[in-house]
Amino acid sequence: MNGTTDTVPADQPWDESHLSKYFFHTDPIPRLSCTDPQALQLIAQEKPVVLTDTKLCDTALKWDLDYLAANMGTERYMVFLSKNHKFKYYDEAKIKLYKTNFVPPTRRLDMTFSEFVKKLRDWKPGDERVYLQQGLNNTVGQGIVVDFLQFNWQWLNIQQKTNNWGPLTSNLLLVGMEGNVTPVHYDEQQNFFCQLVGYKRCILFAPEQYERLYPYPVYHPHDRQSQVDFNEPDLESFPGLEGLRGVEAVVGPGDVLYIPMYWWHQIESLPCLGNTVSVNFWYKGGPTEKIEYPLKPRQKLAIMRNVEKMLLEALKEPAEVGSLLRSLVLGRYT
Ligand SMILES: O=C(O)C(=O)C[C@H](CCCc1ccccc1)C(=O)O
Ligand SMILES: [Zn+2]
Repeated sequence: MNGTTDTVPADQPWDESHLSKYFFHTDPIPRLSCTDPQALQLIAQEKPVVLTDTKLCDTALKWDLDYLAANMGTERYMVFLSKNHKFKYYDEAKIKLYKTNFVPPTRRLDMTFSEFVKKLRDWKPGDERVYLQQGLNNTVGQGIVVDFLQFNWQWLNIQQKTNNWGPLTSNLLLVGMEGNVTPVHYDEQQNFFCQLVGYKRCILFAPEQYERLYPYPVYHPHDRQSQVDFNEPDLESFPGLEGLRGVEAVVGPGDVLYIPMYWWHQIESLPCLGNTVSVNFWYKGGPTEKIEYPLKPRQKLAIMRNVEKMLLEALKEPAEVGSLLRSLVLGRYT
């Protein structure tokens, strides 16, 4: 019983067979019109919502592979390759800091969009999967710029202002193969996630589920990612998984999912429904309004991150951070 299968809208090309069965329960993420006051209230409360009629990126609904190949220019773009369906993000900068040997789960190859399309179209079982993940910048072609400038910036700016968000930091263009999975992680930014081509299953968990998703240490290359493999949950190592509960939705062309800052999310390009194209809008969280108690879960998460960073800075030795924290709490803070 999943949050998505109960409400499979009849007019969708997907059904339950496109959704992997996981060990946790989910409830549906509300799908509302952006003119519905309840939708705006959910954004204000930092809760996920699928907005169905923002017209945010309507000029990009035509961004299929041929259009992108014709308009993305001749620059090289960031493409990740994986031997399996998972594309677990890692921070390259943290690899050298991280003493023990880190084996990146994917490799990064920069290539032109046309080379990427060729790899995608020539793909056969056994080949590495590919996922283009590139920040939109001034290297893209004129056609993309024209489409981009015609996004519904007025609506975006209203949301940014009303919710006291900080500046827009980036737009990530995502072009993936059917079946690609971005494993569960959180980002430290507010996110309007726009689905342009194909269908993506988005499974989200609230920040308070932190104790159930066991993030890597902050200094680890997989900082902000969960240590848990949803395909093989290790309940011995991660007993908190027992009570894990999420929300989910499948987004299609024209849908915009609000992924609140610090909310965990796993994004899956539905199998057998073709490649997917998405673009996200990442915003800084904005100035911390006056502190109110009790603190919000995301504020506690930010505090925990700062404690880890400070201890690493003080101890210099990652291995000592854990033992110092254990000495601090064992038998004292029960
Ligand atoms: O928009 C988001 O936040 C997503 O997670 C979308 C996700 C790809 C994100 C890749 C990534 C993860 C962490 C840091 C930098 C890049 C997808 O759609 O597959
Ligand atoms: Zn993310």
